[in-house]
Amino acid sequence: MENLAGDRPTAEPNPAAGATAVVAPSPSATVQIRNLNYFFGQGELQKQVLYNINLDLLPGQIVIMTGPSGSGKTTLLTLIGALRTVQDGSLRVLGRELVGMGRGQLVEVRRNIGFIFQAHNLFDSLTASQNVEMAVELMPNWRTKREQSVAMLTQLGLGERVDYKPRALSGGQKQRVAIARALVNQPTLILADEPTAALDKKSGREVVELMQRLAKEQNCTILMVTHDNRILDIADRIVSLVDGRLESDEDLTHFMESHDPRTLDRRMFMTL
Ligand SMILES: Nc1ncnc2c1ncn2[C@@H]1O[C@H](COP(=O)(O)OP(=O)(O)OP(=O)(O)O)[C@@H](O)[C@H]1O
Repeated sequence: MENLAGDRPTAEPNPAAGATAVVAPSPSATVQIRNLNYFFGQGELQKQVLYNINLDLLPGQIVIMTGPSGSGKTTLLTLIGALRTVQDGSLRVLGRELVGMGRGQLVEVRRNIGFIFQAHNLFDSLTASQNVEMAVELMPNWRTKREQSVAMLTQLGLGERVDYKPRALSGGQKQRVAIARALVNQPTLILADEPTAALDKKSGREVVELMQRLAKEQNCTILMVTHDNRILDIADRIVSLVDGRLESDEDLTHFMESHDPRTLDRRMFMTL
């Protein structure tokens, strides 16, 4: 593991205390965010969408990120995924500081992250196995790639469907192919944006339970953006973004206690 002993704690304004709080570095964190601000546009059209975010995601944790539409969830997810350039603050992912990185280095970081999006982005002309094989890295030959892909698809209950094309698969099955593709390289970080949005209740449940099982088996960190309150219980922690600010960061029990279930949908899950 990289030695972060040289990192200094970062000063963070703490409005509640009316003073400056110190956020200590967390050497073992998969993701460590300190004083992160993000802006879209430039000059007079510049608009700040993330304000002073501080957050650590630890190995093996499943963290759900909620918040009203437009609160900045996808922006934060894409920053962590090295899909955008970080402008201000510090963002360490898998031990590497993303601030100041060039495009090539960001691509390197991305290789170690599994992405699962709502639109599964499968190639229609390729079979389930070929879609997964495309993601397999550093394998000497196609036979090994095929074996790995089939093994992962089988783990996800698609052993009988490896040679089917996406149009012959259900929504839940397609999403499982996307999950197989994200997991096949055994990433230590998985970023998921609304992975259950297109699925019915049963398929959505199956998909997140599979993610949960594989996360625990592979000790990877999962950060999942969702408006789906049916899957909250798989989270170890729930963080809420409101107007670009981290409003709360709680374990599941505290989250359920502090949010009235009757108003939960309206406050935190506005698109339901
Ligand atoms: N490319 C862009 N250029 C300018 N503004 C943008 C861009 N992408 C997002 N925004 C703005 O940034 C803010 C945060 O958007 P973001 O998509 O991160 O929110 P979100 O919480 O993921 O919303 P949703 O739940 O609806 O997906 C919004 O006000 C949005 O309009």
